Amino acid sequence: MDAFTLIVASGLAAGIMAATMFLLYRAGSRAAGLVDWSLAGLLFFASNAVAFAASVTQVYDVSIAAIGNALYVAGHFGVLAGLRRHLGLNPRYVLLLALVLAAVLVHRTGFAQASVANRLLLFAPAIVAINGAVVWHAWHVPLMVLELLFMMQMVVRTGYIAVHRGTTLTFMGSQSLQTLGSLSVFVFLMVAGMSCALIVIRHQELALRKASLTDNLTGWLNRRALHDVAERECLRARRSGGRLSFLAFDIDHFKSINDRHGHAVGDSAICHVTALAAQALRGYDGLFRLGGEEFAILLTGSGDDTLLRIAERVRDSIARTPLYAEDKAVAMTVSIGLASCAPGDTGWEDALRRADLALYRSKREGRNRVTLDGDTFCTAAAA
Ligand SMILES: Nc1nc2c(ncn2[C@@H]2O[C@H](COP(=O)(O)OP(=O)(O)OP(=O)(O)O)[C@@H](O)[C@H]2O)c(=O)[nH]1
Repeated sequence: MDAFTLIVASGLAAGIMAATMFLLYRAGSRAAGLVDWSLAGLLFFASNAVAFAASVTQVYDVSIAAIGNALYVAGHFGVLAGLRRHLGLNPRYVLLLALVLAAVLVHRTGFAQASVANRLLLFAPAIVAINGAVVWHAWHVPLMVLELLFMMQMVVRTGYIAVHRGTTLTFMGSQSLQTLGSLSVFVFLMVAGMSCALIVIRHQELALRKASLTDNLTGWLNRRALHDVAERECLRARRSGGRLSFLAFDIDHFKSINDRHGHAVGDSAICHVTALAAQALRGYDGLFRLGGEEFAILLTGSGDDTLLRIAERVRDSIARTPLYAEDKAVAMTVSIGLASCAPGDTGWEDALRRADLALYRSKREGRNRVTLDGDTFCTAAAA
C-alpha cells in the first residue's frame, strides 16, 4: 500500500471514530469520555488532512510537518483524556496544550529540521509515553492490547532508526518502515473507535444492572437483589457451617409522619433511618429495602448475643436521633425482629419469614423494641 492510500484510509477511520463517538453521545448515552474520544478522532482526522493536503500540493515544508505532528500527538492525548474522564479523573487538557506547544517548538530546532527520521526520534517518546499512560489506566482488555501493540511497533521502528542512523525517510515516503507506521495508525484508529464504544456500552450495562438491583431513594439493595445475595450467602453458610441471620425492621407509625409532615418529609425520614441503621451496622452486613418502610439486614456468622447487640444499637440510635425537617424535630422509632437459619429450614426465606413474625411481635407488644425469634427474649426502650 502506498503512503497516499494509507493517509486517506486513516483519515476515513479517524472521521468514523469522531462521528461514532459524537453520535453515541447525541443518542443519549452522554457517557463521560465520548466527547473527548470524538475530539481525538477529529484531531487524527485533521492530522491526516494536513498530510493529504501536503501530498496533493506537493508542499513538504517543515512547518506543515509541525502542524501534522502536533495534531497527531494531540489525537493520542485525546484517547487518554477520554479514558481519564471516563474513570472520573481530570482529563488534564493543560498538559495537551503544553504538548502541542512543545511539538511545534521542537520543529524549529536544527535537529528536527534536518530529517524526517530525526522528527520520528523526537516524537516517538511522547507518543509511547501517552500510550503507556492509556495502558496504565485501562482495565479494558481490547484497548490495552491495542495500545501495547501500537507502542511496540513504535519502539521497534524508532529503535531501528536510532541504530541505523543512515536510514533516509522522506515526507510521504513508502519506505517499509513508514508503511508499517502508517498501517499501524490505520489499524489503531479502526480498533480505538471500537474499543471506546465497547467501554461505554459495558459501562452502561453495569449501571443498568446496578440500578435494577438498587433502591433509588436509600441506595440500599432491593428485594430482587436480596434473592441473589441471600441465595449465595446461604450456600456459603451451608458449606462452611456458618450462621445466617436476618434483622427485619419497620418504621413505627410511619403513615402518621407522612400525614403530618407530607410525603417529602416521609422520604427524608426513610433516608434518615437507613443512614442511622447503616452507621450502627458493620460494613459487610447486607442492607435491603424490601418495600415501603420495611427493611432487612442480612448478617453472617453472628451468635444471638451479637445479633441482639447490633439490633439494639440500631433501635437505640434511631430512637435517640430525630430528623430535623422544616425547623421541626421528627422523632421516629423502629420495631425489629431477628431470626437465624435453622437446620430444618428449606431455605433462607424461612428465616426471613420468622424475622418478620418477630418484628410483628415487637409491633404488637408496643413497638420500639427488638424481638428474637423462637425466644421469649425481647428488649424494649426504657419508657
Ligand atoms: N414518604 C413515603 N411514604 C411511603 C413510601 N413507601 C410507603 N410509604 C407509606 O408508608 C405508610 C405505611 O403505613 P402502614 O403500613 O400503615 O404502617 P405504619 O403507619 O408505619 O404503622 P405500623 O407499621 O403499624 O407502625 C403508607 O402510608 C405508605 O403510603 C415511600 O417511599 N415514601
